[in-house]
Amino acid sequence: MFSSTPKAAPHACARFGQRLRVSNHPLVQHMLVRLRDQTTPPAEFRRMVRGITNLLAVEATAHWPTEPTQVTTPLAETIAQALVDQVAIVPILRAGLGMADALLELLPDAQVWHVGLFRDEQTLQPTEYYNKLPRSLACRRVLVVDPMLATGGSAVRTCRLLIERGVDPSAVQFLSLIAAPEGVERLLSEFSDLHLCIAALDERINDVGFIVPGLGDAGDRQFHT
Ligand SMILES: O=P(O)(O)OC[C@H]1O[C@H](OP(=O)(O)OP(=O)(O)O)[C@H](O)[C@@H]1O
Ligand SMILES: O=c1cc[nH]c(=O)[nH]1
Ligand SMILES: [Mg+2]
Repeated sequence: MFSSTPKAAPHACARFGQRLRVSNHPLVQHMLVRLRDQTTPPAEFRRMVRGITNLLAVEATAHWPTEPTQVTTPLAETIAQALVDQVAIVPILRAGLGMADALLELLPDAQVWHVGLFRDEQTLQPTEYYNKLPRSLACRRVLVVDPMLATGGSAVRTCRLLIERGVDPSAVQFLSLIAAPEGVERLLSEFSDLHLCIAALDERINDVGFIVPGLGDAGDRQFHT
């Protein structure tokens, strides 16, 4: 239930074709209502983050390879399909943590590589305050997660960190809940192999760097700050 040429996509984003996937799944749309609503309390907001992330993950991983694996059920031996590749989840702190929790439920063997960034409120530039990338970044599938892709500064900085350390750019998939056209353009232009999977492509960024209509501050809304 994904569209690579979303209805709301400004013309500039349509040129990214299959590299930009915007969900049109009714359950995603339904959960976005509660996610956006300013009266939704933090506990429900976090549930919506997890629910939408689960659905995005199903779509984002649909092409991942599996291999036959022997398993013994209580009744017989059989062959089942297991994922082939080692996976890393890269949450951009803080707001990416809720999405990482959801992904870990689906991919319990994944590594988690934490990157902490905050945006300067005046300049909108990201500042790195935490980096727990392990020595070896050998995973074949790397899911970077952050609910908001606004100017794209935080996303680009994180992907640069990974690629400078040797991650294959084609291994990186970025999952976000709400994106602005500016951020999509910046991220997908800078990394020509990267795939982006989002629940909604909004209209614009306002003069203080927030996505409109958006949902406000995704970190504050998850963590009640
Ligand atoms: O695309 P950009 O313009 O870089 O904006 C998006 C970033 O802003 C938010 O984080 P924030 O800096 O508010 O930190 P937080 O997660 O700790 O709230 C969001 O979670 C992204 O990381
Ligand atoms: O709208 C926005 C933009 C950046 N970060 C957020 O949390 N919300
Ligand atoms: Mg924030």
